[in-house]
Amino acid sequence: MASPGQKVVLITGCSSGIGLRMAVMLAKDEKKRYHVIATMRDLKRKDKLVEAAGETYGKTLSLAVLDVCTDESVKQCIDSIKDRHVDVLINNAGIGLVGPVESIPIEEMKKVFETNFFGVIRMIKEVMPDMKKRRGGHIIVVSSVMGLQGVVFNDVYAASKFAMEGFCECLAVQLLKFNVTLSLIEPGPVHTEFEAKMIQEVKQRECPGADPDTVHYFKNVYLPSSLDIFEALGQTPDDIAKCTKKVIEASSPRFRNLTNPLYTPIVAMKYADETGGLSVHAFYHMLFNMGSLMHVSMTAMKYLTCGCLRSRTVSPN
Ligand SMILES: NC(=O)C1=CN([C@@H]2O[C@H](COP(=O)(O)OP(=O)(O)OC[C@H]3O[C@@H](n4cnc5c(N)ncnc54)[C@H](OP(=O)(O)O)[C@@H]3O)[C@@H](O)[C@H]2O)C=CC1
Ligand SMILES: CC1=C(/C=C/C(C)=C/C=C/C(C)=C/C=O)C(C)(C)CCC1
Repeated sequence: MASPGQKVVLITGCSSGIGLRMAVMLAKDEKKRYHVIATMRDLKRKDKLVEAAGETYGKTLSLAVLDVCTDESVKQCIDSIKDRHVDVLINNAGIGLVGPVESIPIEEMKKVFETNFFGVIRMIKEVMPDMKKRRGGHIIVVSSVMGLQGVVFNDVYAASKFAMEGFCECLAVQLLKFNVTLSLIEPGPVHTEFEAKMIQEVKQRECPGADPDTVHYFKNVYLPSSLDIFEALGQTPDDIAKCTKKVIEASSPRFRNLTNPLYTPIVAMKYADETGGLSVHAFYHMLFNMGSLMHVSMTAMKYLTCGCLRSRTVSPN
């Protein structure tokens, strides 16, 4: 249970990756300012978290079951918290989906929206009314750079994050009136199980319904380029946890928080040309013309990233 003066932080999806590192970093806060309720849908997957939490487990970190796709699970978890009091809600749980649209069953696409979009809304609906009553609280949503700029063959995943961004843009304004803060964390590639699952998925996906050219572009052009991008630009889950801790501790937290300065030009490009042509053609060029020549546009990406743009991200350091 939280001690007086401690902030109660509830995080979804703590069995691996970003959620796990966020939970541990906040639980290990030197000043013991947080009591972390680290949640996961299947407690059989708790060992990595418990090991990383070390002696904070049972003190500043406790575990709870929560599946963001189930109303009862969300309600049960929040009801089990003293006075249902959550100071900081971190919506981290999420799943990816890559591949040619024509080869993915609608049911699989719905699962992505059910988790990444409705899962977050389900959490917010359960926690936000108490925050509004108390006139205080902070809701954090782990979005993605793909919530701002689509990436080829990530159509449905990007759409789920775009949807979340739109939802949050609307809600942030209302919440301001209730002294409740809403912040988006927008990482680029991060080395977690997400990446491993993506590689696995691509290898296994037979792409029924997609023509041979499309399958070739997906497997032999997109995938190697995407792996290069992960290799060259990938952050660690600790980087994202540090950025998020900074956002929680800021006196006036920003609404949007890109974690990787190397992605700032990509987002800037979108706003620099309202017709959208610049982004579409630049992505086309980077993937199909520069990809095989120089292992995608790493040089271009770095060239595009100047110091002044770096200041527009929340650096982990
Ligand atoms: N890695 C990356 O490159 C990036 C990731 N992100 C976002 O970061 C967030 C965390 O992903 P990351 O740590 O990388 O990936 P991981 O796959 O390592 O972690 C995802 C977590 O979400 C959990 N989860 C999935 N479905 C549910 C559910 N229905 N209810 C509760 N928990 C669930 C998983 O639990 P289980 O173990 O049970 O499957 C797991 O703990 C996601 O929202 C993702 O979209 C954003 C930008 C880049
Ligand atoms: C930038 C870029 C590419 C890939 C970007 C990737 C792969 C981003 C992944 C982001 C993730 C994983 C976000 C998670 O939410 C391409 C298309 C290879 C080539 C063109 C430039």
